Amino acid sequence: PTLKMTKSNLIFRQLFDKDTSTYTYLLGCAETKAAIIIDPVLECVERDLKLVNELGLNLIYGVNTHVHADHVTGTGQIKKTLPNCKSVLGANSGGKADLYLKDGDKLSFGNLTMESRSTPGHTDGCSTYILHDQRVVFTGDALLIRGCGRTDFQQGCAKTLYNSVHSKIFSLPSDYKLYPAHDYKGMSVTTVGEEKLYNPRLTKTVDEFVQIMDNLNLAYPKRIDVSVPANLVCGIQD
Ligand SMILES: N[C@@H](CCC(=O)N[C@@H](CSS)C(=O)NCC(=O)O)C(=O)O
Ligand SMILES: [Fe+2]
Repeated sequence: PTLKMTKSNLIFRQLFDKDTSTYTYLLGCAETKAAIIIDPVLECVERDLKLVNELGLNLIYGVNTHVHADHVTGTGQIKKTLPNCKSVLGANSGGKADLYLKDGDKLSFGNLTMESRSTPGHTDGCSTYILHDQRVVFTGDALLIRGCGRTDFQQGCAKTLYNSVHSKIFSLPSDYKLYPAHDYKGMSVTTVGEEKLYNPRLTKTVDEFVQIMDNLNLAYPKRIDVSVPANLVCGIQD
């Protein structure tokens, strides 16, 4: 039998901010060097732009999965350094951005295409981004590894989140890799198949899920009062 090797044209870097346990993803087209960054953190912008430079990438979009409550986005700061880089946000987020994506919209960079799916529930504007050819998905806080985003502030709604994850993420092929916006347990990646089997919240019925989410009793994120207003204006307040 012959083994068919396919060369991936995706440049992929998962970056981590220890202070807020946030993952940032740098994605680039190997052929054209066009690149995007998903969920950059303000305090890590220098690190991230150094990497962009070292890899010879041309950063054209700074994308957020949602209006974050726990850290200030780096997109506004990135735009100051790279004026050709446009900020991107979900259409229902209520935040300021250069470009808004609604359910089903596609964003292209170089020879790569990313689909945006609206996955509300953690916030109204939460988006999940999918590169079908590469079989990778960026779930933001809608789906975390063996967990999910909380639903007790911003426009949180457990039932909505449950429906979003089941209809827009669990409907994808089971081998698709899922990359969340945070991890608090030292995990870095999961798959659709794994979460459908082992997610302790989302494998339950919708009523059980709502019960679980109503009783998480989590402390509010330490930086919520600074982060939400800042992120509504791309991280930079005039
Ligand atoms: N302790 C952290 C905040 C932790 C937190 O609330 N995380 C959010 C995602 S950031 S909006 C969440 O949805 N967590 C779900 C969970 O089950 O942990 C801080 O102070 O920043
Ligand atoms: Fe969040």
